[in-house]
Amino acid sequence: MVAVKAGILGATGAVGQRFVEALANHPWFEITALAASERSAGKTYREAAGWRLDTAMPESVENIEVVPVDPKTVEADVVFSALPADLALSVEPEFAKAGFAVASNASSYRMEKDIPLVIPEVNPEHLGLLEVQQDTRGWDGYIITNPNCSTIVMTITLKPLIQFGLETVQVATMQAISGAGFSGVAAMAIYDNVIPYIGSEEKKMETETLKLLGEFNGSEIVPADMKVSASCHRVPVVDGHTEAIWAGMRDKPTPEEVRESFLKFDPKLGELPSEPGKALIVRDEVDRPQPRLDRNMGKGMSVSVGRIREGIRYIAMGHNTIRGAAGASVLNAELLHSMGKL
Ligand SMILES: NC(=O)C1=CN([C@@H]2O[C@H](COP(=O)(O)OP(=O)(O)OC[C@H]3O[C@@H](n4cnc5c(N)ncnc54)[C@H](OP(=O)(O)O)[C@@H]3O)[C@@H](O)[C@H]2O)C=CC1
Ligand SMILES: N[C@@H](CC(=O)OP(=O)(O)O)C(=O)O
Repeated sequence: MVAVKAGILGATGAVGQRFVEALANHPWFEITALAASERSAGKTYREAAGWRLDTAMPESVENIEVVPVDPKTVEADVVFSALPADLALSVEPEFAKAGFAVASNASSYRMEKDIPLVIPEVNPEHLGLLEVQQDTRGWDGYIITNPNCSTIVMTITLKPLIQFGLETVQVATMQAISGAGFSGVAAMAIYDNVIPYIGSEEKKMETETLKLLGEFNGSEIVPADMKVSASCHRVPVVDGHTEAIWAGMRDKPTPEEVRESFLKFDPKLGELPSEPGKALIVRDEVDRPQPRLDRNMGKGMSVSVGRIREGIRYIAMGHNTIRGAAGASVLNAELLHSMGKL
């Protein structure tokens, strides 16, 4: 099989490095371009990245020269975007216009009417929007987005609850500092502390979830008819977002029925390379899931759930820069490839 040429925009950042890690030995994709700011362009990736993951930098990327974020300098079929949202707003359409498939992590286009916001295990049928997008915008390429990291972790757990008539969701997050990027939260601010505010995060959880669980009617997404209410908090954990979730359902399932639905959840995607063996892992110990112990389950792609109680109340936890960011985009691109759209 001929490898799909993959570029990474924002390749030196917290999410960009996760993309490099996910794509360096990928069976379908080959990294052909690493792009970042003018500060990094012209340097080798080794010099520019200041590698901060606890796996070794893949040898194959060490000497690649970092290029500016520009469709003329990036050689690829698909670009994975880990750019700051304000920059993604102007840059991603330029790439789509120039014929690239853009798999974006940035929030800029997630809620646009004609841009799919996809979690393969939740709403693969929303990819039908790509045709609407290309017709409307006249682009040769397209943009596909993945949700906010906290939204992904929560929504994967909500999907199996839809069968019980999901009506209301309340969530309180405990979010890792890597979610704010390498230059995000000062050590003096987060050490020995909890910060009960993450800009725009609550609104993203409250709106993106409705789009994800909505129905594609052939031309647009009709948002799910339910209410989501979020309170978001930064905690001194490096990786892994933990969420306390209250789910109100019409059929009032018992905790055991909810546990069974989590255990049986099988999205049947058809063996995509980044798909974890289990999208949801049920922990029955009284004190799990925990970020330090559970974030790398399924190579960081599984979401762990536990403490399922009357209410229904439970805890969900997932790796924010893998399942919640780079891994999510790569899984979207794998799904597109498996459907012949990439
Ligand atoms: N799905 C999700 O929930 C998540 C999404 N994200 C999103 O991913 C994106 C990246 O986040 P993160 O990796 O944490 O951010 P970082 O700050 O760690 O990295 C930013 C990257 O963008 C590049 N960049 C910054 N400014 C420019 C510029 N003017 N021109 C070109 N490149 C530039 C940087 O390059 P350089 O090193 O050269 O400065 C770097 O590669 C954001 O939009 C963020 O919101 C993040 C976490 C989770
Ligand atoms: N806000 C998230 C990470 C992030 O960048 O989200 P988004 O992609 O929605 O901007 C966090 O801090 O953990």
